[in-house]
Amino acid sequence: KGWAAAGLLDANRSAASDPYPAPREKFTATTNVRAVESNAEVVAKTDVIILAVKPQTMSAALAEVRSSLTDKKLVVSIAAGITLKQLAENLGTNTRLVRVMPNTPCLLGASAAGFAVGPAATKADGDLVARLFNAVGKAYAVPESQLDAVTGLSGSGPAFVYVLIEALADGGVRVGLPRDIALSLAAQTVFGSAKMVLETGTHPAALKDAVASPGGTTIAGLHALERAGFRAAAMDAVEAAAKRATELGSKN
Ligand SMILES: NC(=O)C1=CN([C@@H]2O[C@H](COP(=O)(O)OP(=O)(O)OC[C@H]3O[C@@H](n4cnc5c(N)ncnc54)[C@H](OP(=O)(O)O)[C@@H]3O)[C@@H](O)[C@H]2O)C=CC1
Ligand SMILES: O=C(O)[C@@H]1CCC=N1
Repeated sequence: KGWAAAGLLDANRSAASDPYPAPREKFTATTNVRAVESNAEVVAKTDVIILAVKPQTMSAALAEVRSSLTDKKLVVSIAAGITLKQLAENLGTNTRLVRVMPNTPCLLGASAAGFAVGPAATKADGDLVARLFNAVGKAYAVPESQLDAVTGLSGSGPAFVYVLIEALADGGVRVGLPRDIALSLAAQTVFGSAKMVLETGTHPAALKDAVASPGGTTIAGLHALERAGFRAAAMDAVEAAAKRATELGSKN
């Protein structure tokens, strides 16, 4: 959807697959790209193959595509935890592979992604993947050993931020705001604060200090956050998600 909005999907040269008709129809209605039942058909007709199934179903999907692969194809996996080595073991060591961890805001062109290029992939393959994922947000090349950490931070991170937005809105409702206004204020506050960090280049600690007047409202709220262990909870969330990514790789 993000690539379609960015004008990167040529309907004549792109295709997708899914086992069920309903998601295929929805995909085609959204992107104008053909969707078929057969993975092998997609692989035969395209040069860049995106593997976007759950880690638990990856080995079944790989078995379906392996025989259609040639050295003209680039294979990109976005599965959490599944390593380049595991992919190469299933698809052949000469397969040109790139592993990416994007996040759902790619749907709106605001993704944060990390990627690592496999040993048989070329520099042009890495450049293409960077171009694709920079077209729907920001993409950073990282060593593969850091991809589970990327998963814990930015892959899973949107869910952590949604919980924060929901909780801020609940706080607003608790102190008397209507629900719709509270939710808009909460989401816009997270959006604006992220924009401040990204566009001013100022450290978040300095931006926080600039909001907190001596003896004022913000420092009272910050004290409540610190007392509740907010920072440790956020760090623990990233660590737990990163560990789970590693686990998913080793079990699948
Ligand atoms: N969700 C997220 O925020 C992120 C997810 N990822 C990774 O993306 C991958 C997909 O996750 P997500 O989009 O959430 O999962 P979904 O379940 O939404 O999407 C996976 C799709 O693959 C289909 N599918 C299942 N088996 C096959 C198969 N053998 N061949 C073709 N299609 C198949 C499923 O069909 P059906 O459901 O009808 O069986 C489903 O439509 C995962 O590996 C995940 O780790 C990466 C970054 C962020
Ligand atoms: O929860 C998951 O497993 C996937 C991977 C990153 C975000 N969602």
